Amino acid sequence: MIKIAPSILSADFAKLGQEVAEAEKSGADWIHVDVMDGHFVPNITLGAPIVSAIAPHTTLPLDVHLMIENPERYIPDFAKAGAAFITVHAEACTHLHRVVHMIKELGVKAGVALNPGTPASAISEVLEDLDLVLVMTVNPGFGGQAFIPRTVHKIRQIRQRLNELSLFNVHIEVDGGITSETAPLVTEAGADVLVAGSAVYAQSDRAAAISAIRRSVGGK
Ligand SMILES: O=C(CO)[C@H](O)[C@H](O)COP(=O)(O)O
Repeated sequence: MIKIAPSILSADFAKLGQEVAEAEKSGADWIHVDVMDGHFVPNITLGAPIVSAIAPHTTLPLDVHLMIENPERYIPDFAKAGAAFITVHAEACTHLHRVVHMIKELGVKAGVALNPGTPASAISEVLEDLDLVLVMTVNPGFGGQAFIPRTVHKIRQIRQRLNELSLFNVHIEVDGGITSETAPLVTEAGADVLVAGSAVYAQSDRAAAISAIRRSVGGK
Protein backbone atom coordinates (compact mmCIF):
# COMPACT_ATOMS: atom_id res chain seq x y z
CA MET A 1 0.00 0.00 0.00
CA ILE A 2 1.41 3.37 -1.05
CA LYS A 3 1.42 6.05 1.64
CA ILE A 4 1.01 9.75 0.97
CA ALA A 5 2.73 12.17 3.31
CA PRO A 6 1.84 15.84 2.71
CA SER A 7 4.76 18.12 3.58
CA ILE A 8 3.74 21.05 5.77
CA LEU A 9 6.52 23.08 4.16
CA SER A 10 3.88 24.18 1.64
CA ALA A 11 1.10 24.63 4.25
CA ASP A 12 -0.04 27.90 5.80
CA PHE A 13 2.34 28.29 8.77
CA ALA A 14 -0.13 30.64 10.48
CA LYS A 15 -2.61 27.77 10.92
CA LEU A 16 -0.58 24.58 11.03
CA GLY A 17 -2.94 22.81 13.44
CA GLN A 18 -5.83 23.20 11.01
CA GLU A 19 -3.61 22.31 8.08
CA VAL A 20 -2.52 18.94 9.50
CA ALA A 21 -6.08 18.15 10.59
CA GLU A 22 -7.30 18.91 7.08
CA ALA A 23 -4.65 16.67 5.51
CA GLU A 24 -5.78 13.80 7.74
CA LYS A 25 -9.45 14.40 6.85
CA SER A 26 -8.45 14.52 3.17
CA GLY A 27 -6.93 11.03 3.17
CA ALA A 28 -3.24 11.55 4.02
CA ASP A 29 -1.38 8.65 5.66
CA TRP A 30 1.49 10.48 7.36
CA ILE A 31 2.38 14.14 7.99
CA HIS A 32 5.86 15.10 6.74
CA VAL A 33 7.67 17.79 8.73
CA ASP A 34 10.65 19.49 7.09
CA VAL A 35 13.18 20.84 9.58
CA MET A 36 15.84 23.10 8.03
CA ASP A 37 18.66 24.91 9.82
CA GLY A 38 20.03 27.41 7.30
CA HIS A 39 23.38 25.53 7.31
CA PHE A 40 22.85 22.06 5.89
CA VAL A 41 20.30 23.60 3.52
CA PRO A 42 19.88 27.24 2.56
CA ASN A 43 16.54 27.74 4.34
CA ILE A 44 15.25 27.85 7.92
CA THR A 45 11.88 26.38 8.89
CA LEU A 46 10.87 25.09 12.31
CA GLY A 47 11.96 23.23 15.43
CA ALA A 48 10.66 20.74 17.98
CA PRO A 49 8.20 23.18 19.67
CA ILE A 50 6.23 23.33 16.40
CA VAL A 51 6.12 19.52 16.23
CA SER A 52 4.73 19.50 19.80
CA ALA A 53 2.17 22.12 18.81
CA ILE A 54 0.83 20.23 15.80
CA ALA A 55 0.87 16.76 17.40
CA PRO A 56 -2.51 17.12 19.17
CA HIS A 57 -4.16 18.07 15.86
CA THR A 58 -3.65 14.73 14.13
CA THR A 59 -3.59 11.02 14.83
CA LEU A 60 -1.30 10.41 11.82
CA PRO A 61 2.38 9.52 12.28
CA LEU A 62 4.61 12.61 12.29
CA ASP A 63 7.45 11.96 9.87
CA VAL A 64 10.23 14.38 10.82
CA HIS A 65 12.92 15.03 8.20
CA LEU A 66 15.95 16.72 9.74
CA MET A 67 17.84 18.74 7.14
CA ILE A 68 20.24 19.95 9.79
CA GLU A 69 23.86 19.67 10.82
CA ASN A 70 24.65 17.90 14.11
CA PRO A 71 21.21 16.24 14.26
CA GLU A 72 22.21 14.27 17.39
CA ARG A 73 21.91 17.53 19.37
CA TYR A 74 18.20 17.81 18.63
CA ILE A 75 16.96 14.23 18.17
CA PRO A 76 15.80 13.84 21.84
CA ASP A 77 13.71 17.03 21.52
CA PHE A 78 11.98 15.79 18.37
CA ALA A 79 11.36 12.38 19.94
CA LYS A 80 9.78 14.06 22.98
CA ALA A 81 7.72 16.29 20.68
CA GLY A 82 5.95 13.25 19.21
CA ALA A 83 7.88 12.24 16.10
CA ALA A 84 7.00 8.72 14.91
CA PHE A 85 9.88 8.74 12.40
CA ILE A 86 13.07 10.77 12.54
CA THR A 87 15.16 10.90 9.38
CA VAL A 88 18.68 12.32 9.29
CA HIS A 89 20.85 12.96 6.26
CA ALA A 90 23.75 10.62 5.57
CA GLU A 91 25.71 13.70 4.42
CA ALA A 92 25.19 15.41 7.81
CA CYS A 93 26.32 12.51 10.03
CA THR A 94 29.96 11.66 10.65
CA HIS A 95 28.82 8.85 12.96
CA LEU A 96 25.77 7.63 11.07
CA HIS A 97 25.53 4.27 12.85
CA ARG A 98 25.57 5.97 16.26
CA VAL A 99 22.90 8.49 15.23
CA VAL A 100 20.58 5.79 13.82
CA HIS A 101 20.84 3.83 17.06
CA MET A 102 20.26 6.95 19.12
CA ILE A 103 16.93 7.45 17.32
CA LYS A 104 15.91 3.82 17.84
CA GLU A 105 16.86 3.84 21.52
CA LEU A 106 14.42 6.71 21.99
CA GLY A 107 11.64 4.46 20.67
CA VAL A 108 11.33 6.29 17.35
CA LYS A 109 11.57 4.74 13.89
CA ALA A 110 14.83 5.68 12.16
CA GLY A 111 15.35 6.93 8.62
CA VAL A 112 18.33 8.08 6.58
CA ALA A 113 18.01 10.50 3.65
CA LEU A 114 20.22 10.72 0.58
CA ASN A 115 20.64 13.86 -1.50
CA PRO A 116 20.44 13.44 -5.29
CA GLY A 117 24.25 13.53 -5.53
CA THR A 118 24.80 10.86 -2.86
CA PRO A 119 25.03 7.20 -3.93
CA ALA A 120 23.03 4.36 -2.38
CA SER A 121 26.30 2.89 -1.09
CA ALA A 122 26.42 5.65 1.58
CA ILE A 123 23.86 3.69 3.64
CA SER A 124 24.90 0.12 2.86
CA GLU A 125 26.39 -0.45 6.34
CA VAL A 126 23.28 0.74 8.20
CA LEU A 127 20.56 -0.59 5.90
CA GLU A 128 19.68 -3.44 8.26
CA ASP A 129 19.13 -0.98 11.13
CA LEU A 130 16.71 1.28 9.28
CA ASP A 131 12.94 1.64 9.16
CA LEU A 132 13.04 4.07 6.24
CA VAL A 133 15.28 5.30 3.44
CA LEU A 134 14.44 8.73 2.09
CA VAL A 135 15.58 9.26 -1.48
CA MET A 136 15.59 12.99 -2.20
CA THR A 137 14.25 13.60 -5.69
CA VAL A 138 15.25 17.29 -5.54
CA ASN A 139 18.12 19.00 -3.79
CA PRO A 140 16.69 19.76 -0.34
CA GLY A 141 15.86 23.25 0.86
CA PHE A 142 12.74 24.42 -0.91
CA GLY A 143 9.33 23.20 -2.01
CA GLY A 144 8.07 23.47 -5.56
CA GLN A 145 11.25 22.31 -7.35
CA ALA A 146 11.35 20.09 -10.43
CA PHE A 147 11.74 16.32 -9.94
CA ILE A 148 15.21 14.97 -10.88
CA PRO A 149 14.61 11.85 -13.08
CA ARG A 150 18.09 10.46 -12.47
CA THR A 151 17.15 9.66 -8.86
CA VAL A 152 14.81 6.85 -10.02
CA HIS A 153 17.63 4.36 -10.62
CA LYS A 154 18.77 4.83 -7.01
CA ILE A 155 15.28 3.95 -5.72
CA ARG A 156 15.39 0.76 -7.81
CA GLN A 157 18.89 -0.08 -6.56
CA ILE A 158 17.91 0.35 -2.90
CA ARG A 159 14.69 -1.70 -3.26
CA GLN A 160 16.65 -4.47 -4.95
CA ARG A 161 19.21 -4.50 -2.12
CA LEU A 162 16.46 -4.49 0.54
CA ASN A 163 14.84 -7.48 -1.19
CA GLU A 164 18.17 -9.31 -1.36
CA LEU A 165 18.51 -8.82 2.40
CA SER A 166 14.84 -9.84 2.98
CA LEU A 167 14.20 -6.40 4.48
CA PHE A 168 10.64 -6.19 3.23
CA ASN A 169 9.38 -3.79 5.91
CA VAL A 170 11.80 -0.94 5.23
CA HIS A 171 10.02 2.00 3.61
CA ILE A 172 11.48 3.84 0.66
CA GLU A 173 10.22 7.40 0.79
CA VAL A 174 10.68 9.98 -1.94
CA ASP A 175 10.59 13.73 -1.50
CA GLY A 176 10.60 16.56 -4.01
CA GLY A 177 8.61 17.29 -7.14
CA ILE A 178 6.13 14.45 -6.51
CA THR A 179 2.95 14.89 -8.57
CA SER A 180 0.49 12.62 -10.38
CA GLU A 181 2.99 12.57 -13.26
CA THR A 182 6.11 11.63 -11.28
CA ALA A 183 4.49 9.36 -8.64
CA PRO A 184 4.14 6.35 -11.02
CA LEU A 185 7.86 6.56 -11.92
CA VAL A 186 8.98 6.29 -8.31
CA THR A 187 6.47 3.66 -7.16
CA GLU A 188 7.34 1.49 -10.15
CA ALA A 189 10.98 1.68 -9.00
CA GLY A 190 10.07 0.62 -5.46
CA ALA A 191 9.12 3.70 -3.45
CA ASP A 192 6.14 3.23 -1.11
CA VAL A 193 5.93 6.60 0.70
CA LEU A 194 5.33 9.73 -1.36
CA VAL A 195 6.02 13.12 0.20
CA ALA A 196 4.04 15.81 -1.57
CA GLY A 197 4.26 19.48 -0.61
CA SER A 198 2.94 21.78 -3.29
CA ALA A 199 0.99 18.99 -5.01
CA VAL A 200 -1.22 18.86 -1.88
CA TYR A 201 -0.93 22.05 0.14
CA ALA A 202 -0.80 24.47 -2.78
CA GLN A 203 -4.13 23.05 -4.01
CA SER A 204 -7.46 24.40 -2.78
CA ASP A 205 -9.04 20.92 -2.67
CA ARG A 206 -6.58 18.80 -0.69
CA ALA A 207 -8.77 15.69 -0.79
CA ALA A 208 -8.92 15.85 -4.59
CA ALA A 209 -5.16 16.42 -4.73
CA ILE A 210 -4.41 13.37 -2.56
CA SER A 211 -6.89 11.24 -4.54
CA ALA A 212 -5.27 12.30 -7.82
CA ILE A 213 -1.84 11.15 -6.62
CA ARG A 214 -3.31 7.90 -5.31
CA ARG A 215 -5.12 7.24 -8.58
CA SER A 216 -1.93 7.91 -10.55
CA VAL A 217 -0.29 4.93 -8.84
CA GLY A 218 -3.25 2.67 -9.48
CA GLY A 219 -5.06 3.46 -6.23
CA LYS A 220 -2.59 1.24 -4.38
O1 LIG B 1 12.13 18.33 1.75
C1 LIG B 1 11.60 19.15 1.05
C2 LIG B 1 12.41 20.21 0.43
O2 LIG B 1 13.71 20.04 0.84
C3 LIG B 1 10.13 19.12 0.80
O3 LIG B 1 9.51 18.10 1.58
C4 LIG B 1 9.80 18.90 -0.63
O4 LIG B 1 10.46 19.77 -1.45
C5 LIG B 1 8.33 18.91 -0.86
O5 LIG B 1 7.94 19.93 -1.69
P1 LIG B 1 7.39 19.68 -3.16
O6 LIG B 1 6.51 18.47 -3.10
O7 LIG B 1 6.66 20.95 -3.43
O8 LIG B 1 8.59 19.47 -4.03
